Amino acid sequence: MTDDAIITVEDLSKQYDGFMAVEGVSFDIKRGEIFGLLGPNGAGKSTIISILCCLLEPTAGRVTIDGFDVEKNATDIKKIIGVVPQEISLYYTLTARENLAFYAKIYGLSGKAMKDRIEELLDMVGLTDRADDRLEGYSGGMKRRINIAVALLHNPRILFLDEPSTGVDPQSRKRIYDTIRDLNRQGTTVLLTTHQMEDAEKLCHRIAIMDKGKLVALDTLQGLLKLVGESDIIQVTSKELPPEAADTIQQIDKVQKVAVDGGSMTIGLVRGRESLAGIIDILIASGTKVESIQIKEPDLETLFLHLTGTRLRR
Ligand SMILES: Nc1ncnc2c1ncn2[C@@H]1O[C@H](COP(=O)(O)OP(=O)(O)OP(=O)(O)O)[C@@H](O)[C@H]1O
Repeated sequence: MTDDAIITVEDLSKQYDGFMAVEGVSFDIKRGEIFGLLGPNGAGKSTIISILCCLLEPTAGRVTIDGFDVEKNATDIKKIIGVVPQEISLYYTLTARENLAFYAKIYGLSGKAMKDRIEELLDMVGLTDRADDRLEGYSGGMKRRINIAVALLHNPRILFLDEPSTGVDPQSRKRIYDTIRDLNRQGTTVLLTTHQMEDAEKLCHRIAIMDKGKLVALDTLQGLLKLVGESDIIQVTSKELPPEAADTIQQIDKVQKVAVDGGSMTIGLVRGRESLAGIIDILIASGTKVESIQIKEPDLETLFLHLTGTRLRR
């Protein structure tokens, strides 16, 4: 554990009916950090968040949050964390203000303190002008913003967000990003899970990459991108991609990985431009009617392919 760690996860595993959903995962989250757990569906991100929120018991390992053990001190932990789950847990027939008041009372707020806190949070998530509308007329992104406000009612010093931008319109996404950054500037430590690279790239100070229950890399965005080195990605789209084309491309010297997903072929390779002509020749020879072909600069998607051999968006 480092001195400035607020969350420590040591050799954490979680097994469901014999299936290892999380296996030997260790990391620290620093006080005041925005930390991202990035990985495809099923990587084990929600399982880790559920353990950190004391909703699920680990099979093995140890987790502490601000010095409290998740298995022994759940009551203390719940006072200092706020949780924004993937599923929206709000009453759609009530207005935003009524929803917030409902949850505020559960947290023991009342009177002026409650009213002031609700107004402050509505302002923070940018929904003051819609606060007296019922949630049934809200977009998915607006509901998510109210869910964030609910998680913040008791002023937690740590905020967990499970997939904060999934199913969210671009305007709400920007607002959610702004809210997370504002909270962080005020000292809140943030842990978010995501399979959206944009979330990780725009928000996170450090990113842990997960795949199939294991941690495969952990660093700053810059540090992670260095791991890719000279690797590029060539993306080919076509209505039909003959398997033999992928097999032949895989034989090219500098090609590291080839993944075909529907009408899209992703090729991970070293110094992509040098092999581009050869790849086009193979595609033409196999009768592929190429709709587009693109070389992408290294990003988290490239890194993910580089580390795991599979695409992030499955
Ligand atoms: N209650 C459960 N019983 C059995 N298996 C489970 C249970 N919950 C999750 N799993 C399995 O554990 C693995 C990890 O799931 P988890 O939800 O933690 O992944 P994730 O990375 O958060 O993905 P998603 O974004 O889809 O939630 C998956 O294979 C999932 O099917």
